[in-house]
Amino acid sequence: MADEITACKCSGQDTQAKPEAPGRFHIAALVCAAGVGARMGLGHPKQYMRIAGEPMLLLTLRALARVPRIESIHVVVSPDDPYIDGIADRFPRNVVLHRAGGAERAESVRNGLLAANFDRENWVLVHDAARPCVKASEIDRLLDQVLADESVAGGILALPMADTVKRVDARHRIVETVPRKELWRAATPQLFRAGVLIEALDGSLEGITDEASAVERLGLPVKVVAGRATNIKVTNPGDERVAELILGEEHMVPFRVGQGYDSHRLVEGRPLILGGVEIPFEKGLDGHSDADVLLHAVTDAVLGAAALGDIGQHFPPSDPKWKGADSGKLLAAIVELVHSRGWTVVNLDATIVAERPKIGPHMPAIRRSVAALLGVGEDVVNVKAKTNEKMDDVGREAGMMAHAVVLLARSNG
Ligand SMILES: Nc1ccn([C@@H]2O[C@H](COP(=O)(O)OP(=O)(O)OP(=O)(O)O)[C@@H](O)[C@H]2O)c(=O)n1
Ligand SMILES: C[C@](O)(CO)[C@H](O)COP(=O)(O)O
Repeated sequence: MADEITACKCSGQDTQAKPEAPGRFHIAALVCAAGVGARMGLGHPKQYMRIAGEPMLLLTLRALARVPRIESIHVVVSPDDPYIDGIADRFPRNVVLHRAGGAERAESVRNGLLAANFDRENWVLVHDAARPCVKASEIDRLLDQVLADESVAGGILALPMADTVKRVDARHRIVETVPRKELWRAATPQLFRAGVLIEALDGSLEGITDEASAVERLGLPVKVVAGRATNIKVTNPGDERVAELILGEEHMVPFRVGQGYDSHRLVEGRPLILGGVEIPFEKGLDGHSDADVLLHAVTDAVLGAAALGDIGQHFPPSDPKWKGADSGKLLAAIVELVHSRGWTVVNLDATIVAERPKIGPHMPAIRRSVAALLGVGEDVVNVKAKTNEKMDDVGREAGMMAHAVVLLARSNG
């Protein structure tokens, strides 16, 4: 049933094989990510929608990966999920994928538990993919309080009811005010031994909206541990903005800076291209591509800001495909890549170091060209030119250099 991809050295099978050492618990997470997201109304499952530029499921997996005690993270997606392969290479440590989802959340959890084949004694933290804002500190609190309490079969993160609660009829008329003193809102993760969960979910799943309700049906005691109000379930349109605000405030840095540098030799018989503009001169820059030293520095600055390596990794000089390549096309491809990672260019400041020719007269055309390639206005693109005061090889006109600094900001798209 389960088609497994392991993005780690340690798989679910490692987890089940270990006997429980005295004083130590084996803990796994099971993330249910097989819903269709009907209430979000995107036309695709909400777990893949971007929150602060990242697919929600990745954020949820990263949140769980911040808890060192979680030995493996099992993700349950629907058997015909066409989106998961697009993000599987970015999974954090110890993630095992199961294409085993069912029609209801409880069915997905049941199928995931069976597919993961946990040892029945292992503890499993079942978590919604739709709760990307969960904090390591609240998961730690849940683990500490439940594992220390032998009188309970498990426990869940929950919030004491803060609002007055009304029971209403079909016409939205209040029937009664429900005393809220004993009411809590259930969240996830929900922590139980695998064996308890499998037994609790064996049978009718009617009315089972979380793991605790299934365990309660067995008559076993379940503890609530106070979680944070920020652990919201992204359910309806607009919830993603709330999640962005929570994540933004807590750990999303909204800006990234990158720097780039490049140099090329000047040779006869080649055109001189700077910033995508051909400049009349008796020599040109030598290189595998069109050797546009400015665009190469800018491309490296964009890649650097997004922590995506350098130009050589994306367009290897050893690859004949890039011989004579238009560096403008390479930069445009990199700008598209960082957009897809949720970043947008804020501004560029660059310097060309060249003894000759005079770049000044060509600067308006260079700025226009570079701004168009970056997809920004000319007002945020600054390019300067300096001589090297006749010093070193650049001063003797053996080559040119360029330096660039780029600022990226998270996009809302
Ligand atoms: N058959 C299902 C239904 C839900 N879930 C998961 O359970 C979590 C909580 O469910 P919910 O927020 O209701 O998600 P959806 O079912 O996708 O949303 P909707 O009810 O609006 O369709 C989500 O991470 C969802 O992907 C699941 O794994 N399998
Ligand atoms: C498990 C849960 O998140 C606890 O609040 C909730 O019950 C899931 O309900 P849904 O109807 O599947 O969104």
